[in-house]
Amino acid sequence: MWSFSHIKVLYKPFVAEFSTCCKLQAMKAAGRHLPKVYITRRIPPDGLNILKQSGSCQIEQWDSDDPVPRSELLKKVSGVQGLYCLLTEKIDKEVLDAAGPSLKVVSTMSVGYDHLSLEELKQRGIRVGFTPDVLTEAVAELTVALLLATSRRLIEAVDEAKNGGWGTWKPLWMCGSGLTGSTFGILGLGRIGEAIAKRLKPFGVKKFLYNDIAPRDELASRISAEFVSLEELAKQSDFITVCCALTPETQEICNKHLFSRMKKNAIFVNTSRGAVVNQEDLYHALVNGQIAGAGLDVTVPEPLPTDHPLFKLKNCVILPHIASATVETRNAMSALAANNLLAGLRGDAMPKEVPL
Ligand SMILES: O=CC(=O)O
Repeated sequence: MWSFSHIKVLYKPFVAEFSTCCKLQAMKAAGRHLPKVYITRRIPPDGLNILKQSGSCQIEQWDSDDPVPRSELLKKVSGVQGLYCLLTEKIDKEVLDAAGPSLKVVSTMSVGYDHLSLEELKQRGIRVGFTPDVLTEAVAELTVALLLATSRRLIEAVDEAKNGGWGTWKPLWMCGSGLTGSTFGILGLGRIGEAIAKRLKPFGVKKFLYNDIAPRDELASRISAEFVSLEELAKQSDFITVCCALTPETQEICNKHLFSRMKKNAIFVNTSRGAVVNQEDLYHALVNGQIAGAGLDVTVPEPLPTDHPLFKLKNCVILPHIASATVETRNAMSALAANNLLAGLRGDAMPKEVPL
């Protein structure tokens, strides 16, 4: 016998679908009153197609691989309801004032949202979408690649091979350090840290340590990682990878204090945000042999000027912020950002929303 609650459960998806359809139809019926959306860059096709095919917004786009000039952004955001942006755009009071009260949703095609003034967004009741999870595997993969490139001195070795430095086979030449039997430290344990640890376990890492604001027992138990203080992380780890978000608390958390406590053979890798590192302190630690090497996918500023002292060091491998750069991942990020934006415009729950 069907009860009312059975029927409610059975019809729930149809009711939700129907209500979304009605909202879309209402938007379409409004014709030229469709909400305006500004996209700050050329984006992967999946995201753009979702927005176009929704038929529920008017799109204007900065159709270039280079960032939109600030003055153009300030002009174009005026009167929009939705802003689809990247990590290169600082969305602060100035931009939000320029947008005006129409702005309802900001959707960033990035997992990091340190470029958004959350306090300003919250005060104005603007909802914020971001793109976690879909890039976890790509970032973990690149982190491992950068770690190995740094620890096994791959860039230096390729240069030597190309440039005549490759003489005979020498027992003491181009030696790095191996992962087998090592202690591996994760600064900021989350989805990405876990994915890195899972990839590194088969390399024979003996022990995983982590430091975070507080222990994350459930996550840590999945990779058998032990919570330690930052001091202990520095002292015990042969490798340290930074996976924390950039916040006022983590700004320059990797500084001379930390580097001076690290092992001389330690390798330091950062694929989170450049500003978690004091680069001058890192430079001195690398030059003075306080640590053995550093692999950076992120720097301050970006791009790092080609004459920056860090580029002169053989024991520093610098990548141009490409951790999530696989075709599939960038498409997935663009699609998630598009779906966040559309959901926000409809007033529905976003697939991935930053809690404000
Ligand atoms: O750095 C990349 C991102 O935040 O997605």
